[in-house]
Amino acid sequence: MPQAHDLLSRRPEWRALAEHQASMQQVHMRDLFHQDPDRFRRFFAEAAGISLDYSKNLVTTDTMARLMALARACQLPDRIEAMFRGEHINASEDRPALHVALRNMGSEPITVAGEDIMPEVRGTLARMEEFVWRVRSTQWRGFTNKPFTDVVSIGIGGSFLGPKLVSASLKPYWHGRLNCHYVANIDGSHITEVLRHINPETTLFLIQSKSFKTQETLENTKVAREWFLHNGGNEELISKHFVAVTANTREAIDFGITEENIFPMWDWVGGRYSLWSAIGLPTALTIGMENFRALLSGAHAMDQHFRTAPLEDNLPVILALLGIWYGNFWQADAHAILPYDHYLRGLPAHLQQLDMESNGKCVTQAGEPVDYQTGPIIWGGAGANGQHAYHQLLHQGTKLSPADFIIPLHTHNPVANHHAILFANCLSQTQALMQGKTEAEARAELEAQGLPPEEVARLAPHKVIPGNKPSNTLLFERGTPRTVGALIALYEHKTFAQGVIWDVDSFDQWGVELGKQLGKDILDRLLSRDALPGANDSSTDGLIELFRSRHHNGS
Ligand SMILES: O=P(O)(O)OC[C@H]1O[C@H](O)[C@H](O)[C@@H](O)[C@@H]1O
Repeated sequence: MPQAHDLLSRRPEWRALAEHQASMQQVHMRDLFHQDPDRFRRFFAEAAGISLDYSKNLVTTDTMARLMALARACQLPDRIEAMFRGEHINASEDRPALHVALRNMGSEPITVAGEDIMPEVRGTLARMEEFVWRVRSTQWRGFTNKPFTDVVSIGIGGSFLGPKLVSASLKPYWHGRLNCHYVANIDGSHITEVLRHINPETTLFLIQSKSFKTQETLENTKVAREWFLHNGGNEELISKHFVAVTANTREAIDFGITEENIFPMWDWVGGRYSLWSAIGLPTALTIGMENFRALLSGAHAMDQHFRTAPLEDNLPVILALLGIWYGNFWQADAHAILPYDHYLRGLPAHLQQLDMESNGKCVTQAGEPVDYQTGPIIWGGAGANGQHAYHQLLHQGTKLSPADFIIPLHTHNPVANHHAILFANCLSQTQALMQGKTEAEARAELEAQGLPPEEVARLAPHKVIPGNKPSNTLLFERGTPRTVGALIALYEHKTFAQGVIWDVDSFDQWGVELGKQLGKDILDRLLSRDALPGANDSSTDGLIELFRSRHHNGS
């Protein structure tokens, strides 16, 4: 067990940051910009086609230096290397976390338990390539010999959010004939709505589950299979229409999936980091393998940057440290992801799983309770829509939520002046958050409208905007497979770097398990005709009985 002084919060670098924060409390970003005309250039970094302006943060060069010192004290560079080398950085599950291997374009081997995994990674990509080609070129057809028109991915969590985000982000690259649908929830409405619009003769189902044990996915797959069998299909035809991606081949075969239709997954890839594996098949089918490989190459470029760039220029490290600065020293509980890009509107949902499942932890790697905050609440949505909804809280609320504004310089769809207007909205938000409106300015505005002094005095407090609210602006040329790959990898590495500093295991998710365990007993009780014993608490029992009274008494 580590000694208490090993805890992050006892480190001198931590205390140095706490002292520095006290000295920054009266500083306003407006003044920082006035004092330093070079501030934009000073707090700007670029890598793998992504540019980051972090000048609108509550930082000085001294702040950044202190944050970098903390990262070094936590041996961040060594931990980054450890990840790339395949060390068991997922300590509680005693595994490596090697999503970087899935997009490794280099020729060097990456070993797990003494074996180079790269031949299998490349072999799987080659298999995907062939499968994607066969479906897109109509060599592989449905049971009435018609080409496929719809791909339905059934999966949840990491086997859903990542591929769904990438498919939606790259819609301009979709194949003209193939539509892509995602079914995740164990809410009959989800699969019903999808099945309503598709034809069994021309639909390909992809069953996506690393474990092949996930209740939602298995139950939805049963429904899809029954629907197929009742609408012209039969058992022999299942192999034409059902393909699986899993690390649990045995279970998939037992479930009725033909062995040749199973693509592998590996226990060294976490679900929320798996979109780069065969779990990306729905994406690859819709955007084509060339574009899927470009996605991987964008992520690889970000990997190389994360591994080799000095901490001071390292995009994931800078984002990670800024998050620590606000979460641990400014009491920010939340972080907003605000893509000003219709195609990237699913990014907040994906990053919620990525970040909150990775760093929503309360003990260190060694099992000691932390006495500092760990992962933030991730939230957000597409801009400019959010400006007409929740941005009010960012501007004048009492909560601090730093925000990432993400926007392409070029749109795929030039319509009138839309993109310039969108861009202007994005910039005006970060500017407003930074500079706010002083009381003097609010008063002057009201006076200029000719209001009497008592009205000016009454309204001015409502019109004051404190400003000094931090934001990052992330830019890229256009939403291409490469930039989308780099952007997602950027956030993966940010999450990992924060986990290293907080000394938590960013690759396990034990908290998710408890609900699953309890759910089984509750389901037995809901379905039972007889009231089963098993009282835990009056709330759960009362609600179970309420459900049973509606379902078993004919009401
Ligand atoms: O891919 P599967 O094994 O079906 O898992 C799907 C998801 O379920 C779990 O509950 C985990 O919390 C997720 O990390 C995972 O991505």
